[in-house]
Amino acid sequence: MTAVQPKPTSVGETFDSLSPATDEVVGTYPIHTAEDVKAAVERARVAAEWWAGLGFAGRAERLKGWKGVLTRRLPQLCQVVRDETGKPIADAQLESVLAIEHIAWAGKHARKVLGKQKRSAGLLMSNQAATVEYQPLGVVGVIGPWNYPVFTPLGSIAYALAAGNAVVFKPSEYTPGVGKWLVDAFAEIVPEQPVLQLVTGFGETGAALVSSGVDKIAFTGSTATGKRIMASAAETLTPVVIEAGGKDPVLVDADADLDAAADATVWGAFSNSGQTCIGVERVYVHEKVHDEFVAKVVEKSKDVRAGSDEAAQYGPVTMPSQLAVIRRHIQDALARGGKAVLGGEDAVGDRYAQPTVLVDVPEESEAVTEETFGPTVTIAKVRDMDEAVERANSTKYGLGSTVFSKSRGVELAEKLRTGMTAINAPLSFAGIASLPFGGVGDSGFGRIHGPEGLREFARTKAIARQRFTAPLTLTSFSRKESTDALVAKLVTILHGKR
Ligand SMILES: NC(=O)c1ccc[n+]([C@@H]2O[C@H](COP(=O)([O-])OP(=O)(O)OC[C@H]3O[C@@H](n4cnc5c(N)ncnc54)[C@H](O)[C@@H]3O)[C@@H](O)[C@H]2O)c1
Repeated sequence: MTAVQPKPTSVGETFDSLSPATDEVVGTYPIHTAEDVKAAVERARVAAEWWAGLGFAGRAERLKGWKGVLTRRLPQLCQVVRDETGKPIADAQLESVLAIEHIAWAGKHARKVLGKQKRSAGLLMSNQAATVEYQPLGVVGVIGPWNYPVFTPLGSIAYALAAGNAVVFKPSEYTPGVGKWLVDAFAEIVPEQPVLQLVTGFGETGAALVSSGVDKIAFTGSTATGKRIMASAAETLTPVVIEAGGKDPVLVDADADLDAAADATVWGAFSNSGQTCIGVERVYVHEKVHDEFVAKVVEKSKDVRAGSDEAAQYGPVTMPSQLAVIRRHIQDALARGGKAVLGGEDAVGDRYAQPTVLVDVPEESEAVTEETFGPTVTIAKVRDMDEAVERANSTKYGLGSTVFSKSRGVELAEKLRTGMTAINAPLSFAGIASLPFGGVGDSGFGRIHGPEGLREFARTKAIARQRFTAPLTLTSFSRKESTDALVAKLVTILHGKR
């Protein structure tokens, strides 16, 4: 048996980042204390003013420069991602390319979304000019996970920066090197001020960032940590965006393109070793096509394999403790009467987990109710698509979902209690920069990406400017009785019709 990568532990003032494929030390990083974090936030306050002063055009120009560095050095970035997560270079490239798209979108659209907007003042207040603007919050703390160490944090960082904020970024303890790479690349383009800073360490460093007095926390990670962060942020009334776990379903209708649905299921469930917040964990299939669909999934999964060689489709399980969770979910499903049509308990090794496809798994099994975050998928037969929707919705999570149907795609998508739904293609919403990303229930709240993502990192400011003295002055003790009578008449004309 090969050694399992241990969770890095606090040794002195630094910790090692290890390759999950080889246990090799790939970098050593400081464990930043609460004082270090506070100092970073103080520096960020000064930087935030300078950055906000650049305006939309100045910031867009710098974000363009940053995006250019990332693009030109893509192979280098992908190698750092591979070193720390073990994922194939092609997967590292996919997440990086999508992240570059977000930087581009956020920089390009910030002015249009956040710039001053006129609002109608209404008839009664027609002497007023009403405007809304979206001002920077100041300093945003971003806490990230390890599974997509480029795409996930940049989904918050790019939008927070484009909105005019400085950012203090705490990457996962499993991927500090990726965090450092991104921050260093930014500093090349913005050398004047520490607009984007890095703090590294474990949960304690993240907790220190939450209580450091930042103006907002954007957290992506597990639901359990999200709850702890929200409780701590309540002390200072610091607003939070929580992007947490999921248990995403795929619905397969009787008229679906079964090959496409099976392909999406296999890729959505197994790529990145199932360590994807919007990965496919459950499938509900119309009874008319269930058996054919299962056969196609098993057939398409046969050549999918975990490993660290060039031919492997996905890499190791990055966080060793997750192997026990994956094994437990499979064991629980089998003990309750479920069947493994591919893989099973033995598919989970001490570093890699091979694909597992489970059928006939009772809905109360952990493999159906809890996030597995591994390369396993449950497939259930349903009478009709109403049952599929009902079962898909009966979970505490609600992040993403996918529907395969030729005739009812939109109708089914609208009924699913998730933040995002893809129709006839897997997870496509995540690749569209203009679409908001986020969940409901235990998957969190708030939205990153798109216009909603920009507004998430801005303070909405309403301004009403009197243009001329109104013939009917309402907001004064000296107003006349005749004014009140006239207003009553006016409101009856406007709103009193039966
Ligand atoms: N919704 C999304 O967009 C999305 C995207 C990617 C991953 N995820 C979820 O992330 C999870 C996997 O990531 P993970 O294992 O890194 O999650 P995690 O919750 O263990 O850690 C996430 C981050 O929080 C920090 N942290 C831990 N304790 C903290 C505390 N008390 N206060 C502040 N920060 C603290 C960690 O150091 C890390 O940087 C999965 O549940 C996955 O579904 C969600």
